[in-house]
Amino acid sequence: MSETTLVKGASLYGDRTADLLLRDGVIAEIGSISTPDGARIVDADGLIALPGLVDLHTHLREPGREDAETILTGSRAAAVGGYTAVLAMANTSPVTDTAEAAERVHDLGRAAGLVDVHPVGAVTGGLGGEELAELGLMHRSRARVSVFSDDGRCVADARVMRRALEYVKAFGGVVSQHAQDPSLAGPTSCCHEGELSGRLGLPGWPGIAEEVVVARDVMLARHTGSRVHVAHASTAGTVEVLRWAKSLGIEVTAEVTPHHLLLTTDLLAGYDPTYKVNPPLRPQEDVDALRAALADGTIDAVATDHAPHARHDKEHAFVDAAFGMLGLETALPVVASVMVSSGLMTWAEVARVMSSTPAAIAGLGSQGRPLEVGQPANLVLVDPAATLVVDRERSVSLSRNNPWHGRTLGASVVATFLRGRPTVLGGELTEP
Ligand SMILES: NC(=O)N[C@@H](CC(=O)O)C(=O)O
Ligand SMILES: [Zn+2]
Ligand SMILES: [Zn+2]
Repeated sequence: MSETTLVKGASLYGDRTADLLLRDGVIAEIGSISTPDGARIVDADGLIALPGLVDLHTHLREPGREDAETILTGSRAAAVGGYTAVLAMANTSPVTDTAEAAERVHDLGRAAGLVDVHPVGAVTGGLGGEELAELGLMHRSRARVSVFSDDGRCVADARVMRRALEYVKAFGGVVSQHAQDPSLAGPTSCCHEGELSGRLGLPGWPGIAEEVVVARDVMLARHTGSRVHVAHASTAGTVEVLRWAKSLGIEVTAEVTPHHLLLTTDLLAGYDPTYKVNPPLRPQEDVDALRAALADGTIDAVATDHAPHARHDKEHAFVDAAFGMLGLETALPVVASVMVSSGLMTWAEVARVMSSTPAAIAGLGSQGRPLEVGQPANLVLVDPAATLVVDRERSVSLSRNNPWHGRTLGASVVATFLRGRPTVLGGELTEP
């Protein structure tokens, strides 16, 4: 059954004001529109319309850890955050390293029906770092996998990385690298290496462990003529490598997380595992470099790295707790607070880094499209004047490892539409 919605008086990209008619899954009309019979009316006075957000980096935990998140609950969190598509990382149990596993994630995403769930395929079997997974079969499957990553682990072996890049080039795929040289930052490294890690007695994770892998991978991308994507870039040195590689025309893209744009390493002083994440929170100099790089295009996208964890995996001594923090529901408010309120970016630029560019990186043809007549009606309405105090108990995620709890953030997501159908209205899910 087709439904029609008239969005009244939205400010498109924070610029000109217009009504949007959503019908048969597309934007049917833009302008000054009188209400068609039977149409739902959404008053968007004072709201900004942007294309639906696209997250290049989400952990949905299904299959294997449905106590932390499922494809359904993660989809809910995504919709509430203004997303219409997410890429679901492969580090599930079992790992998404076969066509069947990818199709299962894809189908569960379809069944949830709140956002487009695109599985990321593992680069290596079982994330083992040695044998390439079924990259071609995953791509040719119903899931059409185009993004491959061993995220959670680094593809540390240069020969394996080279072969993966050569392989995905054939079908225009991309390898998303969790850049962490294991010989410089091993599995227990959990605090930015510096004065603080020494004082706290926490194993250090130096920025150079990220930067050497990024430098190696851009050279491999140049050598193979293939595309590499840097997941969760976290240091000023990584930004320098990216700037240099892009100046040479190397096909590299990069993402930054909301938490690396705002939170700093000194939060670890209280040993609260909520702030334990990989890569670790960095000093203010790195945060400043990441913001500047996002504003000038050196970093292409914001990705959440939404990493839900059950209480019993997080509530441990800092060194033993799981790495990761929630992100989907708060990403846009964080970006608005850090980048827009400060004047570093416009809303149109937010649409670029949170929607159109991530969609292009992942090769999603029907997402991240401009708000124009005939385009798929994937969009989000944002209240730029709202302030919200984050309450982790109000989250629709199954997990509670929310680093923003108690913080005041600017802007809130009021409505999300997936192919014309509202998934969120008045800030709440339309379905329980
Ligand atoms: N970011 C994290 O700290 N954790 C991620 C893995 C990852 O993104 O490396 C997870 O799967 O929990
Ligand atoms: Zn990672
Ligand atoms: Zn991740």
